[in-house]
Amino acid sequence: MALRGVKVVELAGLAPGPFCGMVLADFGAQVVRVDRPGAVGDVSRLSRGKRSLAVDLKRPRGAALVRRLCARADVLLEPFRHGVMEKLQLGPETLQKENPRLIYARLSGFGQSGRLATVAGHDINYLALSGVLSRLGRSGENPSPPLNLLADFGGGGLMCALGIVMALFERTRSGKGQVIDASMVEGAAYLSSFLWKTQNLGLWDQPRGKNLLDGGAPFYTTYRTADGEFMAVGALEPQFYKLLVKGLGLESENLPPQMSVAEWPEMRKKFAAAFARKTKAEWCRVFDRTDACVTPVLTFEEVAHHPHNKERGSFVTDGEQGVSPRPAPLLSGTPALPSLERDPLIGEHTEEVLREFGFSQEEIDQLYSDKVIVGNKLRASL
Ligand SMILES: C[C@H](CCC[C@@H](C)[C@H]1CC[C@H]2[C@@H]3[C@H](O)C[C@@H]4C[C@H](O)CC[C@]4(C)[C@H]3C[C@H](O)[C@]12C)C(=O)SCCNC(=O)CCNC(=O)[C@H](O)C(C)(C)COP(=O)(O)OP(=O)(O)OC[C@H]1O[C@@H](n2cnc3c(N)ncnc32)[C@H](O)[C@@H]1OP(=O)(O)O
Repeated sequence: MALRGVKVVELAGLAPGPFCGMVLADFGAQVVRVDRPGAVGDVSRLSRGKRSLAVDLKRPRGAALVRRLCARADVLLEPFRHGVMEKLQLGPETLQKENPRLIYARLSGFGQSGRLATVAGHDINYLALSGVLSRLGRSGENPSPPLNLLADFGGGGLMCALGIVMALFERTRSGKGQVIDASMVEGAAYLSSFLWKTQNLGLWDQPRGKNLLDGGAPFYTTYRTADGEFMAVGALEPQFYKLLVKGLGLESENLPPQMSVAEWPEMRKKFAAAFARKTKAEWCRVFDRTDACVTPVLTFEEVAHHPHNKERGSFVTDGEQGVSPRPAPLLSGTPALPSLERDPLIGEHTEEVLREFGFSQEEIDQLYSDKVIVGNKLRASL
């Protein structure tokens, strides 16, 4: 796999850090997650392919243990607000002094500097500060976030993974690690570059929810079908739009010109009435493999059974029969091989990892008895 041999130490966090670590693990990195002793379980549910080591970082010997891991690691991934790592004596200067090759990835909401660097927040706050949230939502309604996908996962976890891979690549030339300051506000903003760069193209001149790509256009939106399901329409180009009209059984002469914004409400009504005449399955048959850019809105229950997704094996079933997306993109020579094993229990690999990083049994026993580390004996009985 592409990241074979890369050792990552991930400090446990909420959604974006765990996702970043899972992407690295899916593509072959050895990811060790540092959990809090006493944590009830992994709230992220993004632990595929990771091992868990439970260490109390508030104890000086716990922090020293992580320093020792980082002396041999390629990447440290930390998901806290600015200042937390420094308080633990685990700041970048300290760790990179011991290991100049270490890539120190800091995934936070507001970044490592600026007046909000130490303030709590979540996806919606970062998205709001990036400007992107102001553009999302239906016409006449308040801005509305698309789940916590954009800041947490797109602008956060994924952007941070990209930073890590770029730093690993650069290290092959310089031999040196770097500090990655991955701010979710900036990641989400960067992800929205197209919106910024197309400001003068007239794409966004209407109020929120009334533009070409934000649900305003009747040929770029969703419609309810006769059985209460939904179809998605993305027929932007004139040649594809023509096929949409034909598939719906409508006549172009009875419709306003495609780009007549003022007449979009009238066009939408006609499209909605047409879509309401057939079920989702019937529309799928009408538009199957045409260039009309019409697809069913699939539920999570349906998605893995769709013939196209089945043919490509786009979803995987793990050892516990849970279905989830197969890692993307596909690399022809070194594709990701996601682990199909169950997620690790908190502290399940404490001893195994410490031994691997050069700790003696005597040291491990001492750390146990001083309550610096916690194992998980459940594994033996599973
Ligand atoms: C929208 C998303 C958030 C989604 C979260 C959901 C996935 C979950 C939220 C609630 C969960 C549900 C709930 O818990 C109830 C059920 C529980 C059940 O078990 C499961 C089902 C539940 C329904 C459960 C389901 C889900 O899990 C939930 C719905 C996001 O936006 S995530 C992005 C958040 N932002 C960031 O990541 C940006 C950077 N980070 C931060 O700004 C802060 O970390 C953050 C997120 C604001 C949290 O602040 P907090 O004060 O808590 O932490 P920090 O200041 O960062 O400091 C951490 C302190 O902890 C110490 N520490 C860390 N590791 C250790 C260790 N190993 N040992 C000892 N101590 C440790 C560290 O030293 C810090 O201590 P200090 O505070 O003293 O400095």
